[in-house]
Amino acid sequence: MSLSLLLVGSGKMGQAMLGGWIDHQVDPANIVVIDPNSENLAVALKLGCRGIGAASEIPTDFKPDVIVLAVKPQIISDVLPTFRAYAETGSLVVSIAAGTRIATFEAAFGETAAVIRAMPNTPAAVHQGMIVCCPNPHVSLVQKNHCDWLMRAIGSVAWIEDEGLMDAVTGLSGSGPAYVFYMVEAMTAAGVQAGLPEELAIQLAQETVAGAGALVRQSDETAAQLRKNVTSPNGTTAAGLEVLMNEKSGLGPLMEKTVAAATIRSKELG
Ligand SMILES: NC(=O)C1=CN([C@@H]2O[C@H](COP(=O)(O)OP(=O)(O)OC[C@H]3O[C@@H](n4cnc5c(N)ncnc54)[C@H](OP(=O)(O)O)[C@@H]3O)[C@@H](O)[C@H]2O)C=CC1
Ligand SMILES: O=C(O)[C@@H]1CCC=N1
Repeated sequence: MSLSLLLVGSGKMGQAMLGGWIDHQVDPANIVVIDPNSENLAVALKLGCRGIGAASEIPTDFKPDVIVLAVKPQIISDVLPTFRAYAETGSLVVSIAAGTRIATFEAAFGETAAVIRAMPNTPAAVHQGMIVCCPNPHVSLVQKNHCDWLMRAIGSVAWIEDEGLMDAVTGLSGSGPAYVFYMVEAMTAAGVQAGLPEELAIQLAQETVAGAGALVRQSDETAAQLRKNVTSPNGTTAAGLEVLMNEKSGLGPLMEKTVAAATIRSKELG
């Protein structure tokens, strides 16, 4: 597929997506990246993209099939008016900004603009992201396929119709990698506390999380069954899980509060 792309914001998430697109045969010469942060722009330039510091420098002959908005939600409203002309002339707008509602884009670009609100996560950098996409009614089948193709370059894709779910998606899979990274940190610290040298504790925590992640994805068994497979009657895992699965103080209620807090913040950002 030959697509022209305008990426607005080449920070952590923008860069994670760029690598995947270029590996997925999007010609970097067909990607224009806007970012005022010269360090972040340098990454895009190194990948062979056309990089500019401001929208005013967009080449006049460049007409993007897709504009991906990857700037912070706090500034997104300021940047939208710049791209109205593209949206009016048929460019698909894909926003990954947490919280920002499709209605915000329709207000800025006109009600018939084609807009997809998407939520990726940083494992996109290693082609293992989870991306949930929610289109407005003006997205054509061709445009939907363009977005689907782009997002499949960086991970697994789910489409939803109900935009109301996007805040919970953000709280679970958008923010989720951070919860898992923190789990690695906490397991490492706990291993050190239990007497392991730090280097070994880091290796054990990282490989255990990565290995369990690979197994839960590849196995036909559910996560619950895989957990049971580790748990010998009256053994070590049972002793550990008695703490972790405590109904009041265990990971279950804590994770519920964690995802709820992130979901509420996503709503607030909108
Ligand atoms: N990080 C993540 O895991 C995820 C992030 N998101 C969403 O992605 C978006 C970007 O997040 P993230 O990559 O973490 O943020 P970053 O701050 O890492 O990246 C944003 C980039 O946009 C640049 N920028 C600022 N103003 C403009 C402008 N007017 N035009 C173009 N670029 C501009 C910033 O420059 P400067 O540094 O100078 O401000 C920065 O380089 C957010 O909306 C976030 O909600 C979604 C899913 C996951
Ligand atoms: O923390 C944030 O707001 C962004 C959105 C999802 C992940 N990072």
